[in-house]
Amino acid sequence: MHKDYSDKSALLTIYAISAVPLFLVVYLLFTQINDVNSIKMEAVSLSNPNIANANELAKLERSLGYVGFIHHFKNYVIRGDINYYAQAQKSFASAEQALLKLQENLTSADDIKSLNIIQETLEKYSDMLTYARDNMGLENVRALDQQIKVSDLEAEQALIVLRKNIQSRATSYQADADKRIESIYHNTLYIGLVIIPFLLFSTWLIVRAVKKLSTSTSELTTIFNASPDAILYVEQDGTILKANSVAYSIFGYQSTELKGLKVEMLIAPEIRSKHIKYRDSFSEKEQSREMADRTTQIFGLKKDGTKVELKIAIASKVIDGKKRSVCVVKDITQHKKLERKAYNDHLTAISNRRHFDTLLAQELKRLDRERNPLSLLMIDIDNFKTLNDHLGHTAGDEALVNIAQFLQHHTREYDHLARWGGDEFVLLCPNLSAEDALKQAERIRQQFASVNFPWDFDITLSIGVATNSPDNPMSDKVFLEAADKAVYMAKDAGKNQCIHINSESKVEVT
Ligand SMILES: Nc1nc2c(ncn2[C@@H]2O[C@H](COP(=O)(O)OP(=O)(O)OP(=O)(O)O)[C@@H](O)[C@H]2O)c(=O)[nH]1
Repeated sequence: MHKDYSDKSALLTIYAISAVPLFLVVYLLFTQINDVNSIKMEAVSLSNPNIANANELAKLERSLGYVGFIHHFKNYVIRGDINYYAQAQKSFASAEQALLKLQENLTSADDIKSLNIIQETLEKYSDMLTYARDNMGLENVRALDQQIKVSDLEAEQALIVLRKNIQSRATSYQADADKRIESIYHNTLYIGLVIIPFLLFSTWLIVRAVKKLSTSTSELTTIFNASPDAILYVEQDGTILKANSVAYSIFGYQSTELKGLKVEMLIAPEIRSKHIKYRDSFSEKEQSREMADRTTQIFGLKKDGTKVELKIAIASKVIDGKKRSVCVVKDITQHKKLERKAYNDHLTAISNRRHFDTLLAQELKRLDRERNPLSLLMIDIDNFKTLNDHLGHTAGDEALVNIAQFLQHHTREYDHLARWGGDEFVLLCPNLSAEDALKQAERIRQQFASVNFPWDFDITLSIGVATNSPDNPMSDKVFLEAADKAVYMAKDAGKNQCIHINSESKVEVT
């Protein structure tokens, strides 16, 4: 079975490629969702400096405020309980740590100034805590409380400024994050509403086009393989690109053997160069026609060296920027054999009367078209009956074959010789004037008389000649009757002579 040219793996590849944009869109959507998530995570993560700073500030305030350093410090002074001292120290350390972190992270002059004020106040408190520990029990509580008083109004203001700055930064970061998320949502919506339908539509178009292409490829492949004639798809230099199964069987090749072979290798060597010239000139422009001329038969060469008679039609076309030809090749060997049987005389192998009728009709048309004279020689063998009677019918047959060969030998390339019947032959001579036709007839008669045939009888020729002139044309019937009449006149006049009758029925004798 011949290969189906609709390549399924190529189709699958095209489908896969057309699905790529869809995968891309899905991937993009996932990326967008991921981006939104990471923005949201970042907004609450401690790795975000705004969050970290707000966190440290809250820690600082907690360490200082209620149940923080000031609270424990006051309780220690009032109650003298060492546990409060320890807790005050712990809170102080935590406040200092938060302060240190903030000093590391914050860079604006306003923030640094605030941090310095808080730090100074904290240091004063630290000194006062040491003072309280050292004087605990030495002074009364009221006096001690008076001693350890630290003005923290400035530090409180600094904390307010710090809180405001950090919060405003966190708010603007949040606003920025919200903006980014919003833009991602917009993009996603854009992808969803515009790109996805567009991609789906374009994918559908691609798939539809591919399906159409695959259907027409399938149809063409079916036609290619179902054709009763050989089909060869050929490159400009003659390389065969594709061939159907009939091509393999006509030329006797195995499938795949023709691909890559030069097409002229399928043409008989004697007409190969003519074929190459024809192909070169033919492929110059886009056209299609039958490759034939009136005289040349096209013979193909089979792989085993035998020849086949072919009829070839070629179409040339520029496909994908390259000059390509499609050759449709018919094996007409059998047809020609039958045609020859039907058109040839079985004994002499020259044309028979039926073929002559066709040739005469063709030449009369040409006479009308080209306006050249057409002459007809009707040749009758004299005394053939005697030969037949003395030597027998078989020898008579042989003599007829010899005479046919003699006549064939004495005709021009474009003349048509046929056996009219019995011992009569006709010779149709295109483009031959009355005068030349009579000369030609006389030449044949004389040469026939001088040939040494293998029989010992006085066999001669009587030839009736008629010429059909374009100025005064005769129908086929009248034309034949004129030649026939001329033969009878030659016979009546004593045989072995030529008589011509022209369109005006004038008789000329040689
Ligand atoms: N051997 C053979 N003889 C044939 C064939 N066809 C016709 N003839 C013979 O050809 C002869 C033709 O007859 P005629 O033309 O009257 O004989 P002829 O002797 O040539 O007479 P003229 O033409 O007047 O000279 C007959 O004897 C036929 O039998 C054939 O196919 N083979």
